[in-house]
Amino acid sequence: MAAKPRVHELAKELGTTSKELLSKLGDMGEFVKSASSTVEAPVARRLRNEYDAAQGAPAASAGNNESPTPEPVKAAAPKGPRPAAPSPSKIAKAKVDAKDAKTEAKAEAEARKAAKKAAPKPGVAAAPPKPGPKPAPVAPQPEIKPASARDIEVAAEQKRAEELLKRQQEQADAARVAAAAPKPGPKPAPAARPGAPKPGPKNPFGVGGAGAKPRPAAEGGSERPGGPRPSPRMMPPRPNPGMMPGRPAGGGRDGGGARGARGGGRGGPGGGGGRPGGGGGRPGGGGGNYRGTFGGSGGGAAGGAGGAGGSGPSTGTPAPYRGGGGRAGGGGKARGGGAAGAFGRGGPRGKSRKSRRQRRQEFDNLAAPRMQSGAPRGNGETIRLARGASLSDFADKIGTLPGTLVQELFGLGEMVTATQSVSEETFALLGAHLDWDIKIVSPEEEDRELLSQFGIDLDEEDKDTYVARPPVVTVMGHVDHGKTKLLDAIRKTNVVAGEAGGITQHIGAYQVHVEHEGEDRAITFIDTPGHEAFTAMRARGANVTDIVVLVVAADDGVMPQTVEALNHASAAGAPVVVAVNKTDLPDANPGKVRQQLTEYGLVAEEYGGQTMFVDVAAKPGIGIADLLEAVLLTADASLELEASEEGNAQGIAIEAHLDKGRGPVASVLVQKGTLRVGDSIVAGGAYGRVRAMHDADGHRVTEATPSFPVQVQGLSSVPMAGDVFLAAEDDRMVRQIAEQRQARRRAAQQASRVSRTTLENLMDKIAEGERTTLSLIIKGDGAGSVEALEEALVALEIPEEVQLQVIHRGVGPITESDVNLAAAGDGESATIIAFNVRAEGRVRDMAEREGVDVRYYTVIYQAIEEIETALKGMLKPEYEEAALGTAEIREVFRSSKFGNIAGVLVTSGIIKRNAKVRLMRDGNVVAETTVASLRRFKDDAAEVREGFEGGITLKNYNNIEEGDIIEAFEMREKPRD
Ligand SMILES: Nc1nc2c(ncn2[C@@H]2O[C@H](COP(=O)(O)OP(=O)(O)OP(=O)(O)O)[C@@H](O)[C@H]2O)c(=O)[nH]1
Repeated sequence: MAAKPRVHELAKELGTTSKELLSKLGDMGEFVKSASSTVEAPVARRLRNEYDAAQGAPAASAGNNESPTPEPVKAAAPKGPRPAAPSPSKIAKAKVDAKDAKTEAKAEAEARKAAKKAAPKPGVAAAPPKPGPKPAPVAPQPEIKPASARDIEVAAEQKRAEELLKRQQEQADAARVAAAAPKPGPKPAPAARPGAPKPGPKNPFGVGGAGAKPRPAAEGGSERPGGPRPSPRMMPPRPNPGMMPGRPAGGGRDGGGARGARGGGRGGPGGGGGRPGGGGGRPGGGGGNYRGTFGGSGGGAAGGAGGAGGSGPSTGTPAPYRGGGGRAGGGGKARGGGAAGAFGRGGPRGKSRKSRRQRRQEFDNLAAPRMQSGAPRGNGETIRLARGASLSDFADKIGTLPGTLVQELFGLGEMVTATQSVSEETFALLGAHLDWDIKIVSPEEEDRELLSQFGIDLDEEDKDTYVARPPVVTVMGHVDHGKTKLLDAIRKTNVVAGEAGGITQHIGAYQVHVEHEGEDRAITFIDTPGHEAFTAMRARGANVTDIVVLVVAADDGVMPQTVEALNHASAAGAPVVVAVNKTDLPDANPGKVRQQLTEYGLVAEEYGGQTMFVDVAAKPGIGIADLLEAVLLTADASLELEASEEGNAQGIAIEAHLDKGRGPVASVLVQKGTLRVGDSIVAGGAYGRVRAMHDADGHRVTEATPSFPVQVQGLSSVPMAGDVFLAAEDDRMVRQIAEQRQARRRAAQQASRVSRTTLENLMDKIAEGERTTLSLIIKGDGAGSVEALEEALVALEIPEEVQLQVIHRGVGPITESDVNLAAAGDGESATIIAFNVRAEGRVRDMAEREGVDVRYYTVIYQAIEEIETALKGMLKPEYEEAALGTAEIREVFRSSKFGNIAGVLVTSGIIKRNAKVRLMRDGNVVAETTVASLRRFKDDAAEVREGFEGGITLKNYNNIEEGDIIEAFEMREKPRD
């Protein structure tokens, strides 16, 4: 039957007469003129239901708004209406319907007037009698009334308004129009349903109302329930429907729709939890309408409650124009949200909100990086780490996995491996991040900590047992000013005549006895002159010197090394006694020396200062006694030299070597306690029991008290100068201490080597993108050869990616200074090129220790060639494609397990498993991948050669066809020229 049956048709269908039906319709409040008049489909359904009910059939209507049954709730199911409503095609249809309605409605005006009276909620039905786009097929149809004449008028006006608006919009900025230009008009209409205002379960759109479960908003729409919204002022200016002459610009076909442009907008917030109606709209066309509709649904719930609200919710500003000056009230307002949406008010706002929130989130994330590694926080707790410690060491101390710390550092922008030595700054950064107070301790501090684990406290003081100890003196001064001579002269003064058995030995220090103020006083001299040994010891934390004797040749005066020595003495805080030497020479000018040194803060006593100057002549041995007296006076005046002779001995190893006959021997200077033969001692990483002790005169001694230097036999290995030695209770303890010290030393060495680079590992480093500069130090046997080598190297044609840098050049053997310079680079040591010169002994060991690469050459071209090769090795390898073979796909086998298998015939060359391949079809490359599997009959094959058949599957590519050509190739490293 037609959608709108005529009365007589309906009467026939229901088995009644037209007259009866007309009367029935009258009872129902539907006034229909004659038997040939059409009846709206919903009315027809109601009629049928009435008749069915009369015949005892259950009421089937789902659209009865009056029904207290839950059916309306069903009708309200949001899923139904929503997708249907916004469809632009339906909207278009609605427009057409509106036109049709114009004529039809005229004919039925009277009936509609009556219907208006009967229906409690008129007005909404601006929609034509056929509410085509009605979202819910089971919506409360009884309320859909034929449009009144006025409604039709409104719709027509609406249409005109829409067209005008459209024209205006088209003239507006094209981009903005494209983005936001609404297609106003009757779009809200789809949402226009008479039942809308009904809240609660009967409200088919009640989902948006108070207490309703929030549902996903239409995109760009009001996804956030309630709450303040961004101001529409953020929106670009838009064509204003209010500009329409005397008409609301709202796009609804009915007045409700027009009104709703404002009212519905309000409805949202009014609906408490409902999404703002208008806000939901996105400008432009059907989309806006779509959202508007949903906005409207949100507002719909509020329509009753909050419909009276003022401004559009999403704007917060009076929006008469948006609402088109629409009247408040009624469900129409709710729907008006759609109109607002249609005018593009809501959409961008929604976007804006979302965007702002996202931005906020992003900002929050930036501001507070989250701890995800699981690294524990320290709450300010102090962790002590040795210099050069790795993340692994730190992880051990805080009980976590090194990986967590690697991750943390990565987050802080530093790439460090777990075992790599970490700089103090990096530890500080990590510590601050994880709230650990990381203290980097010096090796000496670390050693103290180690010893404390064994209950040994190097700083323990028992002042009750203190006795005076001899001062320890170091002689320093400029080259050739007579240091050695002076030390010899001093020593000679002390040779006790007639003492048998003694052979003067250089054990690194000796002690002399002098009579001072009636007392026998001892003075210990370190007999390695010069400040190198002094500073080397100090650098190791061994500060053994109490007083410095500064030797200045009276004929030469203050020289650079004099000043240097002075500075070292000051740095060590040691008082200075100046020995003005060579006063026997005719051109000696001791006064000048005194004068010169005042410039450096050393003012002689005779000039009112505090420094003792003694004129000596070392060679002939003049003034030595005065010098010794001056040393003692200075010691007594400035220092309190006391130490306990009780307890286990502690001190410093000042010299050690491997003696052919006696094994490792070490000269030690006892600083406190008494060292005895038979004691278990540990010196650095060496340990053992004191087998024998000798003094500097070669006498065997059984014990050594503070400041008494002795040479010790019985150690397991040779300690280093400056190593702390100590005697302990038993062999086991000293062995353990020594072993731990050895382990730490190895770790420290390893740490210092980790990042050192040699020519050999340059390539690896380059491959990892770590290194692009090769730094060189060139040392040669002559200025000419060094120059020639440097020139040749600089002239090397090397690619731009790498650089050659000569950081130092010089003549002579490799020195410690060269090694230091080479190692000084932060993590990247320079390579030392030694041309006809060598690094000897200590320097070689140092280079080894520091991981500095020293390359020896005797022929210049060989050096150049090797360096050139190394530089080329620094280049990233270049690859070129090399064809392997081709195969033609003869057949395609489909396998559920392997996918499509190409049955091929190798037409040229060879196809290898894992080879790269290009799949060609009609001369075009359709895929580039690799051979995933290769078979000969049923067996896997490594390769299939020309003329043979095989089965091939391609990695990640299944779309093979018969006739395709598989071209196999491989990438080969291209040799550089
Ligand atoms: N006339 C004279 N010559 C001296 C005196 N003291 C040292 N010399 C000479 O100066 C030269 C250098 O003496 P050294 O004792 O070797 O000087 P040094 O400071 O130890 O030298 P380096 O070990 O090279 O730093 C020697 O030839 C000594 O003989 C002195 O008091 N009078």
